[in-house]
Amino acid sequence: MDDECINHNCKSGPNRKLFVAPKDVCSYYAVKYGPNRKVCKPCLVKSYRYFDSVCRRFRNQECVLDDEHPGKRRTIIELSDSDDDDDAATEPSTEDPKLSTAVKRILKDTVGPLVAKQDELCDNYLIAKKAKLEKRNEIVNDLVRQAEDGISELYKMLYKHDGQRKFEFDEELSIMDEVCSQCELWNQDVAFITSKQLPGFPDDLPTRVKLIRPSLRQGDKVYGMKQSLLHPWAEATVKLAVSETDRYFHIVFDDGQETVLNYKHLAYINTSSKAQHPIGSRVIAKFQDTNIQLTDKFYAGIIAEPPKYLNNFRYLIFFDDGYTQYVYHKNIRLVCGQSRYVENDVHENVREFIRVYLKKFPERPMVKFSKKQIVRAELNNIWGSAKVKNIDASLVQLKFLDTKNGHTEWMYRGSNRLGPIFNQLSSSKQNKPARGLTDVNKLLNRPYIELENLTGNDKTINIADSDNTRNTQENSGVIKSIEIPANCPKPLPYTAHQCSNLCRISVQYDDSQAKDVNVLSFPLYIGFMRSIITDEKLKLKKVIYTTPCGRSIDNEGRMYEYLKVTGYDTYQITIDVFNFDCTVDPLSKFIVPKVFIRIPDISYEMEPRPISVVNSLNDSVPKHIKYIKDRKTTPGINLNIDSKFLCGCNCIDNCEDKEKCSCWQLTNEGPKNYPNYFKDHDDIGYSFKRLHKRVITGIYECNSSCKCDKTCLNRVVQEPLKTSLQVFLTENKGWGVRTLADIPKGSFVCTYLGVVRTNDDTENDLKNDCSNWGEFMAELDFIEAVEEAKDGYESYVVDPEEESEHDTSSSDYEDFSPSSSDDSSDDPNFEIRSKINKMFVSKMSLRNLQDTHTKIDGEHELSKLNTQQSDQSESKSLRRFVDKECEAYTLDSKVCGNVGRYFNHSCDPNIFIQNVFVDTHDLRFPWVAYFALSNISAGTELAWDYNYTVGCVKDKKIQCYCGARNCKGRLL
Ligand SMILES: C[S@@+](CC[C@H](N)C(=O)[O-])C[C@H]1O[C@@H](n2cnc3c(N)ncnc32)[C@H](O)[C@@H]1O
Repeated sequence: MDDECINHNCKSGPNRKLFVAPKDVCSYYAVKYGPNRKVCKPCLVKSYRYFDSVCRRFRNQECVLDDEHPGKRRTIIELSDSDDDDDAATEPSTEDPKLSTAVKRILKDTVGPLVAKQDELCDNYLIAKKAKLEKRNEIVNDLVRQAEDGISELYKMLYKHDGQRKFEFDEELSIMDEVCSQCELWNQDVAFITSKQLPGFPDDLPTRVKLIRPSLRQGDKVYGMKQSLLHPWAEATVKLAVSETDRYFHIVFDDGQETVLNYKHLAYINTSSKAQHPIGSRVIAKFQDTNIQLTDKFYAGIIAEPPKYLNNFRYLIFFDDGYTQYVYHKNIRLVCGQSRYVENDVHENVREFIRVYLKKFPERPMVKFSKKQIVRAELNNIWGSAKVKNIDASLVQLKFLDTKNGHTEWMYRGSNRLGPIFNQLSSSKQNKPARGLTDVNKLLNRPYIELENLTGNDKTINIADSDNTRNTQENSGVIKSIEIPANCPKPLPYTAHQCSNLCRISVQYDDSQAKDVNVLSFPLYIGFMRSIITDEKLKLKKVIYTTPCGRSIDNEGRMYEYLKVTGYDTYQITIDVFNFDCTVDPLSKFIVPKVFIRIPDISYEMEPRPISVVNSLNDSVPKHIKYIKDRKTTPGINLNIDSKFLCGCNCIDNCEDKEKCSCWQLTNEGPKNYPNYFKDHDDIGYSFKRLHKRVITGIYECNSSCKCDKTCLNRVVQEPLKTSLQVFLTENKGWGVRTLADIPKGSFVCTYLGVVRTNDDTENDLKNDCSNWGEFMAELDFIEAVEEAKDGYESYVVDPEEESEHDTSSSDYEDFSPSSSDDSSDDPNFEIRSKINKMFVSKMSLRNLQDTHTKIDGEHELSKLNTQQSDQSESKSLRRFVDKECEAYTLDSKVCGNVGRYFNHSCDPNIFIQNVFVDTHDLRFPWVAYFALSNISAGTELAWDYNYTVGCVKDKKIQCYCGARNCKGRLL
């Protein structure tokens, strides 16, 4: 081969002279470099001409990528700098380091801008190329679809005449043994023939009649779950029923161990039932190990397929431990009770799979195999090749070829451990049509997917269109990917230019029209494009936005600059409607198709976007409350929101420079006194309108007395609601709130609103009626929490020095004079703080929460919005800003409130609360705002950590049903 030209398409003929091919020429012809590689003169010249043209384009700031490169299908030209050069890294450098630094600097100054430019040009080139390919792909898919339709038409015509074949799928006939008046028929199409005449029908298999679960009585023998759902169940005897509802039983295992079990964890000892077990029945069944020996032990599972001729009259069982097997009736025992949705009873590892299976049943996608075929399959989290050894109805026996001992296993043909199923599911999630593929595989005799309908015949499907949806919990719905209308503007192809307001497409963004869509999708409606690309070098996926003028932007900083120079920010297209995390999908929308109750908007249009209420469990509705948009006060509460008493900034740069904005500085100031909590001062507070870490000392937003714009970077919780929320009835926590769209980490969700009341006032009420109080009370204990962070929870001690210092500056805000205090002349925020000190003078008692709980007669608990671990910091006390006698307050949302009152508790929360000062700097009256702790997918319930101390309220216990892995079991 080495006496041939490296260009496979070389036309020079056999007698041409060959030269040694340099590395770059090999790369041009996509050939691996070697010292004996040869190239002929015309091909050598051709490659150098190409390199010349690349250099010229590079100098002229034109894109170096084009279609001329012969290896374009396999290689990408990389513009790498010397730092990236692997060879350079391995060879010892003989260069003078000073010279090399100088050269690097010169290169950076001269070539650097050209490289940056190329970066952008190449990005645009590739994005445009990708769009073109996608378009072509669509055309091909359309053609395939048309061809498929044509072929099926032809088939219909062909068979119409000879009557050999019908294309309508007939319903499967149910085969009944006898006519039974009290039978509940499973199917309307019933053929009364004697199935027992069919070959192989087992004598002990009962008929399909209504299943009855007899009540358990004292002395009954049962099987009980001894350890967990994944362990075998053991024989036991019922001692007595411990609840009137006959759901909990005291049992004694045969080895003498006693326990109380729910009837969902008990199974009847014998198979005397006259009925077959229907699909979805909760059972325990004998499990056969791979050596085909009965273990004689019963494991928990569900019935996935009824016994029928085609499966040799066995039941298909999905076991909780993930195995699937066929089991005869005699080796199955019915569990004594089960939930309405049996997936709630199974082990969490198989819950989602079973939920989807039962929901779609009788339709189920399965891979069609023939013996000896090779298929990709997963074993212990590794995908490898497996060979089909046997097929048994809905099961396939696979031998994993990459394992040492040739691991062999029976697997359900619809398992997502099988490559074809897994691929289909992933492509349907990404909304990519997988159409055509199944048919091609069929033609090539590869494994392909068929949709089996247990009430009819099999038919080939593509499950890609069976939804572009993801399924979530049972009491919920599906996630759809919304489509951006085709007439929305698209980015222009990039040409070199300086961005200005001319780049802005004149789109009038109207919030009222967009109230049903995720804010993150706004940019896509007005000419931005969001793509996810893989950075080949970093092996990372990243998000790139293409702006309407064709520029590619891959981070928040550059996008912020772009919005500023183009003026988009003044049209409410602010930085927080962009997100650069590829796990967040701006187009996801959660939909609940079937509900008993749907209220379109619990806020009665008081919020800018509707907050619907749905109930998929029963027909109850939430108790009526007065929906409010601002917190309310009761008489006697001295909440002063007059802007005259606020300090504002004078910024004209959107409060970008945190050092210069006096509001940012207020936020920054607090943490300086708590070095143990805040190590990195630059990281405090909002970053591009998102909050990644709670600031316990509070955030001070720009306010009505500031000179900055309403869209400035320091205004977040005061902006209108931007999240799409829904109130829904949970299984056992009452009403809760879910998000209908993906929420990126750090985003503001909403505030918590209610009536501001004094704790004394609350206590008085409780004396008259203590039922359910505390459920909707949040304590405004900002000062207490900050102090707690410093002092330790129980240690309320006011430093006498601080007290006396404070005495001189308290009392009446009308006395306010910036120069009247003596200890702060070099404190830049002194003026602001003094103003706060003096403004709020009502009586505030800084008592600790523990006292509050015991005092309120043990019947309720106040939410601790700010509880933190104690810390022995030597920092200055916030107490000096308020009168030590002043009152403590709660936000009561029992009769008046907003959506924030419905958030439930979770031991593994996905939102957190933050105190924010907006309309007052009075430390007693912060706004309470919820922020996302992580990226949250559409359809997920939003829950925060109430942080109650379990057992702190006498005689009051609340079980926690948050369902988190780390759930502490009790809320209170
Ligand atoms: C602020 S309310 C939340 C909304 C409430 N679920 C409703 O139906 O209106 C707090 C109450 O919800 C219930 N709750 C919240 N989280 C819970 C959890 N993880 N487990 C059980 N109950 C919970 C408790 O009754 C608690 O007192």
